[in-house]
Amino acid sequence: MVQAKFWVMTKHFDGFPKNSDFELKVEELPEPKDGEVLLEAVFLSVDPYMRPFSRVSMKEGDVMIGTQVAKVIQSKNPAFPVGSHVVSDSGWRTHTLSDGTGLTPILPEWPKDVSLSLALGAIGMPGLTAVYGIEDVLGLKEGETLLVNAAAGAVGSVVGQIAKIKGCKVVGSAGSDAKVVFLKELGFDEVFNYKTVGSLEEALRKASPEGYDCFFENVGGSSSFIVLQQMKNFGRIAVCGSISTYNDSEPQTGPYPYVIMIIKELKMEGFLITRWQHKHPETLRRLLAWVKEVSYLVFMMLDDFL
Ligand SMILES: NC(=O)C1=CN([C@@H]2O[C@H](COP(=O)(O)OP(=O)(O)OC[C@H]3O[C@@H](n4cnc5c(N)ncnc54)[C@H](OP(=O)(O)O)[C@@H]3O)[C@@H](O)[C@H]2O)C=CC1
Ligand SMILES: CCCCC/C=C\CC(=O)/C=C/C=C/C=C/[C@@H](O)CCCC(=O)O
Repeated sequence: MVQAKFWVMTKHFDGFPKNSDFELKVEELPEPKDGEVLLEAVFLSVDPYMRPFSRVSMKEGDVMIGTQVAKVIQSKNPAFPVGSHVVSDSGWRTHTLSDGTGLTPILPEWPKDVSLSLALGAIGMPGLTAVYGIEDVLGLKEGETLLVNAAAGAVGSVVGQIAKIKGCKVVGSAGSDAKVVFLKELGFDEVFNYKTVGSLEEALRKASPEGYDCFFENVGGSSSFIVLQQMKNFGRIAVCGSISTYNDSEPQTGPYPYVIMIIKELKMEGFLITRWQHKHPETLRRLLAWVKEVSYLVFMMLDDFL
């Protein structure tokens, strides 16, 4: 018997989520039966999608949705031995009984010195989103200029690094000076703090006077309209997220983008990571290889430094 703690959403969110919308509950879980495993959460994620998805995919009283990295602590399923780790959509729970459905084992080649928390970040759902947005939606090509907002976030920070690997100029916007410093360290070419620049239009123009071939949109809202005006003709926009609108109780209205899209002949496509589920295993391997490469370079630099 193990005692599981879990957070339920007691009330649908109205505006910004409040502590009182959640309740911590406890239950006793039985021993696993044949084919089952008992999981213990190691890392939980809190992702922006939870806010809009909770409205359509959850009822009040449901366990809060979410992905976790979990350790198998008891097993009656040979596919998941005790001590191994999996990624699981168990939600916000400390312990979960599972029959193995939907569990993804951590890649066997995962290096010991890379935190398993990255399975919820750069080598997980956010990293996959970055790859599909860049390759399958934008079709980003060497030498192009890409703009990404919420650039220091889980998705944006990977977007910028992959675009650099692909030989592009990368411009990022973020909401603090510390994030600006971080993104420069990651290799972004131009970064600005959108909260302090005064004019977003001027900041975009200064960062890339010739405009933008591609825009990886994470934020939405009225700032997007200003970005569209800075796109090059035939520019492409991947609409990945709209985080600035998720807590709105009333939908925002205008400005409307159609005329500028027509004049510049822009292409805009929304997407959900789930479209490319069949490619996840291969893409996760590529992301892991990139992370290993970056860690190796950091160690080389540290070696030189010391
Ligand atoms: N389409 C898909 O399949 C997927 C889409 N997404 C989307 O990608 C976007 C980024 O996700 P992810 O990188 O995981 O997010 P993170 O939680 O890592 O980062 C979110 C960042 O967004 C910025 N932000 C800008 N405006 C707001 C606002 N009004 N309220 C709160 N935050 C704001 C903040 O950074 P700052 O300080 O710089 O403003 C914040 O830190 C989201 O819109 C998400 O929904 C994510 C995964 C899959
Ligand atoms: C239903 C309204 C959707 C509006 C668009 C919102 C956000 C875009 C976005 O952030 C999408 C993220 C998708 C994430 C998918 C995650 C799955 O791999 C795991 C789901 C976990 C769970 O259900 O427990």
